[in-house]
Order: sequence, then structure tokens, then C-alpha cells
Amino acid sequence: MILDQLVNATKKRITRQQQQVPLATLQAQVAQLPARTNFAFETQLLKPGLAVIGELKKASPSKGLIANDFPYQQIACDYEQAGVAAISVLTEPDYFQGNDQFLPQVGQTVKLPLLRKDFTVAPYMIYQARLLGASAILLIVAILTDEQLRDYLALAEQLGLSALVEAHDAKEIKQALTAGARIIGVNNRNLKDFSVNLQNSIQLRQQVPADVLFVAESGIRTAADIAQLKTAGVDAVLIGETLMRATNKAAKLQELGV
Ligand SMILES: O=P(O)(O)OC[C@@H](O)[C@@H](O)c1c[nH]c2ccccc12
Repeated sequence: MILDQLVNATKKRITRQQQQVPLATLQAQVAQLPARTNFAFETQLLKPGLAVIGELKKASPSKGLIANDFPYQQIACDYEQAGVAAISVLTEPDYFQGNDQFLPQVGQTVKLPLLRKDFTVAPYMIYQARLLGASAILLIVAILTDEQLRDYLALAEQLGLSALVEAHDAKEIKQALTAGARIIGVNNRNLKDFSVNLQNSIQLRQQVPADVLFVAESGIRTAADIAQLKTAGVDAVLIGETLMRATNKAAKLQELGV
């Protein structure tokens, strides 16, 4: 199963990194940073209207290479000018051709809050996210225990990071809510078999109370998709491939009607 492979690869990578730079070093570095309390990612999604999170993703396990040419700083600028609320940056190297350094480099280029899109499996990665300049991290319910989910949410909060908690079904939404998630993303792509169904986020919308932000993720391609998601009352959409493949990001967003 792909999700297991992603988790295993990430655990290996982080173990290796932790041997080179121990957790205590990252903690000391974070302690030197000014406290951050504005939770910019969440603030952006709270604004009225449908918020768009544009994703920087060169490749993916389901689609292979998406962008041969990947001028990520330029794309980030284009996203910002096109009016997205935040940018999701894939940092996972083995399957998504991401890189941790995309975060600080994109952070230098745009003012928008950045989501570190990776498979968070250790507190180490949350300290990394803060040091790399992210405003938010991704926590995937399916790969964490309830205890980890709660602890990682608390750590993120303590470091001034928002957390997008990703669920795929009603049970996982309940786990996310119980853990105290304030932003829940419902993935339309099943990370176990890659199948995509836009109805997943639409059908699950009502499982999330109005005071928790709801993000519809994956497989969003057309104005009709956006119209349905708006009717369902989602707060935000996370769009990767459709925007990555569009030469003119602003025109694509206009076409989608967001
Ligand atoms: O490219 P798409 O179909 O628009 O999907 C974007 C985003 O939802 C997807 O990249 C994603 C959703 N959850 C993830 C978890 C890890 C990596 C990637 C993802």
C-alpha cells in the first residue's frame, strides 16, 4: 500500500536526519526564534468566501511527473498574484520530488502563509517546519495514533503553527475533532488506492461543525466542481495538479470561478 511506503520512507529519512542533527539542536534553534502567535494560515482561511490553497507539486505517486519545468518561486509568485489564500509546498523528496528548502525559498518570495505538505510522523518534523518558515503542517489521521494526533496538535500550537488535519471518512473526522483539530481537510483521493471522488468531501461536509474550518482536498478540476463544493459549504479548497498544469494561474482560477 502506497501510504505505508510513504510513511516508511519518511521515517527512514527523519531517522537519518536526526542522527546528523539531533532534536535538541532543532529545539534550541526554535527557542531562538521570536514567538509566533498570529496563526496566519488559519486567519487566511477564516476570511469570508471560498479560500484557495494552491499547491506546489512537481510529481506525485499517482500521476508521476506533473511539471517537468518547476520554477517553484515563480509559480509561488503567480499564485500570490492570482489571489490564493495560502500555498501548500510538497517537501517529500522520494515520491513527490519535494525538498525542504523549497519552503524558505518560497517564503522569501511571497508573503502568503505556507503549509508544509509532508507525512508528519515525528515531532522532529514539526520543529523542522517551524525552522523552515512554514505557517502550517499536515497531520494525516490515517498514519497517526490518537495520542500522536493530540500531541502533535499541541506541539504545533505551542510553536505557533496551524495544523491541517487530513481525514478520509467519518470515523477519521471524529478522531480529528476529538483530538481538537481546528482545520480539517477531507481528501477526495483515497491514499490507499489513489481513487478520486469529489463527492467524498461533499458528503462528509456536515460531519464537521461550523466552527471548525473545512478544506476539500484533491481532484478539483472544473468550475462545476467548485460550484458543488461552494453549495456544500466548504471553507477552502486545496488544488494541486489543475493549477500546476495551467500556464496562466490567474486565468485558471477565474475559469474555475473562485
Ligand atoms: O493535485 P490535486 O489532485 O489537486 O491534490 C492536491 C492535494 O490535495 C494532494 O496533493 C494531497 C492531499 N493530501 C495529501 C497528502 C500528502 C501528499 C499530497 C496530498
